[in-house]
Amino acid sequence: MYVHVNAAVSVDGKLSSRRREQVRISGADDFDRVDRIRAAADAVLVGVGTVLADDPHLTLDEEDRRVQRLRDGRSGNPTRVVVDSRARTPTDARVLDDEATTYLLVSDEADRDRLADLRDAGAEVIVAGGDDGRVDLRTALDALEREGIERVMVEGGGEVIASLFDEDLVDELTLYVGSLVIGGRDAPTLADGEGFVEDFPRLDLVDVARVDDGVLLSYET
Ligand SMILES: NC(=O)C1=CN([C@@H]2O[C@H](COP(=O)(O)OP(=O)(O)OC[C@H]3O[C@@H](n4cnc5c(N)ncnc54)[C@H](O)[C@@H]3O)[C@@H](O)[C@H]2O)C=CC1
Ligand SMILES: Nc1nc(O)c(N)c(N[C@@H]2O[C@H](COP(=O)(O)O)[C@@H](O)[C@H]2O)n1
Repeated sequence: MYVHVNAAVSVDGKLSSRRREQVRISGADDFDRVDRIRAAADAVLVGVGTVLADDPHLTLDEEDRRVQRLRDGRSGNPTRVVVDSRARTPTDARVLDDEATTYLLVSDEADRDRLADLRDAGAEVIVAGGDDGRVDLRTALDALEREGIERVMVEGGGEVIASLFDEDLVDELTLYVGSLVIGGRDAPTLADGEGFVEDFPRLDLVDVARVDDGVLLSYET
């Protein structure tokens, strides 16, 4: 499984404000780049924190890219994946519309009735529980691979990205740094979670480019 993390942060490394509402950090050219990465992926993955905060759609913006995928014998949109230990995704979330297949990765702690409601709303459920009541991401990605998903784009948020680095599951990171300061000790950052105190994940910087009025940093691990 190839895991490509893409995110947009402010110059102080924030994914959004302390209100956890979506902030437009990048511009049109960067959103087009994000759409291209989505089009190349088999699946687009986010944490439930992102679903609850942003209600993202995670489908392709450009019709041409959808058409090209269909010509290539793929689904029009990439599969959507939500890491959601306790099945908190709302049944009317936009990721559950019928424009793409959507997997919910849940832990053993997810309520069975709630899972039945989410299946009725269109979700495919994969149980991949870790000891800590959260989703065991390695197990979950292996399960997705068995469903034919080989390339995943991760769009956030900070808790899920931190866990992926912690588990050494990230192959590539593209980070758009917008020219704004968001600030706030409680605002989400690129990698939240417990934080590292030793064995910091190290990255290889492979490219730096100016995009819109910000900078795109490309790393491999
Ligand atoms: N600027 C950007 O590029 C993006 C910004 N965001 C922002 O990020 C914020 C949401 O991020 P977070 O609150 O960090 O939520 P998140 O989207 O990372 O989801 C975290 C949740 O996932 C679940 N989870 C289950 N297993 C887990 C595991 N093994 N590791 C980590 N989480 C696990 C838990 O319920 C946890 O609370 C929002 O404010 C959103 O606007 C989100 C995506 C992109
Ligand atoms: N790449 C990027 N740049 C920004 O400036 C952003 N605010 C975000 N946010 C994330 O983009 C996703 C939106 O998805 P849909 O357009 O609804 O499909 C969502 O995950 C936001 O958190 N990303």
